[in-house]
Amino acid sequence: MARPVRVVVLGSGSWGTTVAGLAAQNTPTLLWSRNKEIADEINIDRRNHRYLGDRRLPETLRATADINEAAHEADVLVVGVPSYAVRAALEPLAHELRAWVPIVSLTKGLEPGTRLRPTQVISACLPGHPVGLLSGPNIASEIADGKAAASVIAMQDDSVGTALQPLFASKLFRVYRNTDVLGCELGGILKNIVAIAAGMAEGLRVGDNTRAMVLSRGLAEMTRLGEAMGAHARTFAGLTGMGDLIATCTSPASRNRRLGEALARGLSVDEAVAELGQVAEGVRTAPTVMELAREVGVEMPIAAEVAAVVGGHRSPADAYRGLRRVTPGDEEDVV
Ligand SMILES: NC(=O)C1=CN([C@@H]2O[C@H](COP(=O)(O)OP(=O)(O)OC[C@H]3O[C@@H](n4cnc5c(N)ncnc54)[C@H](OP(=O)(O)O)[C@@H]3O)[C@@H](O)[C@H]2O)C=CC1
Ligand SMILES: O=C(CO)COP(=O)(O)O
Repeated sequence: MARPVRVVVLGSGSWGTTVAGLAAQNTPTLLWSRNKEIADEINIDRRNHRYLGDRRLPETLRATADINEAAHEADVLVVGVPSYAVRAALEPLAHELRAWVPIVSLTKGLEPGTRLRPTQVISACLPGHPVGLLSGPNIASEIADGKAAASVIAMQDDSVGTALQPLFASKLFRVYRNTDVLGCELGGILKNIVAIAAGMAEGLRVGDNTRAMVLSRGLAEMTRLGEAMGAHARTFAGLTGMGDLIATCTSPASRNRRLGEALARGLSVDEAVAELGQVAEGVRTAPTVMELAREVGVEMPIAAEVAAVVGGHRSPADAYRGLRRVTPGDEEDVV
């Protein structure tokens, strides 16, 4: 009998731990943490209190702080650290991982400095591996609570996607497939910026109509940049685009939205990040996305205002005043 596929997840934050818990219900799964106390807590108490509170993890999930053990165990590698940490987390694996191991990114941000997407950083660190991602409207705490959700495995090679699908799926967690890796990845990255704008809207009490305008015009900006970079426009209407945008902009549990609210309360960016205690990828991504947008000649007025706020150049109230100066064009003109 063939032995089961072994999944290794790098990163024991809220989403890495949650995805490891999903995989552990299907197949042997090892969660790597850089923090030995968290690995021990998962192995002994079946909890990761710092990131998931009292939620209980499956008995079958094992954790380790030993990166060599993680590298040697992996038949499938899942990368669940924030964008600024992907390269550092992967470097020790460069000569340890077997050549054919597929790599699945959970990361929704651009690498600071290089502007690379997580799948590009992964390919640079571990050349030759099939690389894709798992993305969708997936607020970790809700999924850890067992609430139903759907996600997408995006892999260029659909046969690899098909093989990965059942490793993460359950009755409560539907996993679709998509071969537009670029579009799926950009959706998850870009919606964080719009979620900061939505959080600011909440904090400033601008009203539901304004919030709806930010979501729908935010989606238009995301689609416009995605198409200019070579992604399919229709991907942005799916789970990884509009789906994730709705979840992140409307959920009080979203870190990006909470950060926007904190900024609207008058906190500085540093104070808001410290108050959060978890990653809000949109903070670093917004200015980097504006560099990309300028490079491909695409206008992104909402992202530009968010970049100005997180860069400390504009207050949230002024950013909303700035949006009023945008000249409306043809609504369907997304390119
Ligand atoms: N949470 C969610 O609902 C979702 C998150 N995502 C995305 O997943 C990614 C991870 O987010 P999430 O789990 O929420 O983040 P958290 O802030 O909850 O946790 C970050 C984790 O990364 C670890 N880490 C940070 N730097 C390094 C490093 N250099 N080497 C190894 N580990 C490191 C942290 O370790 P330590 O505890 O030691 O600091 C921590 O375990 C992000 O890109 C996010 O956008 C995607 C979908 C849902
Ligand atoms: O990506 C997410 C939900 O799909 C999580 O969003 P936050 O990082 O804003 O919490």
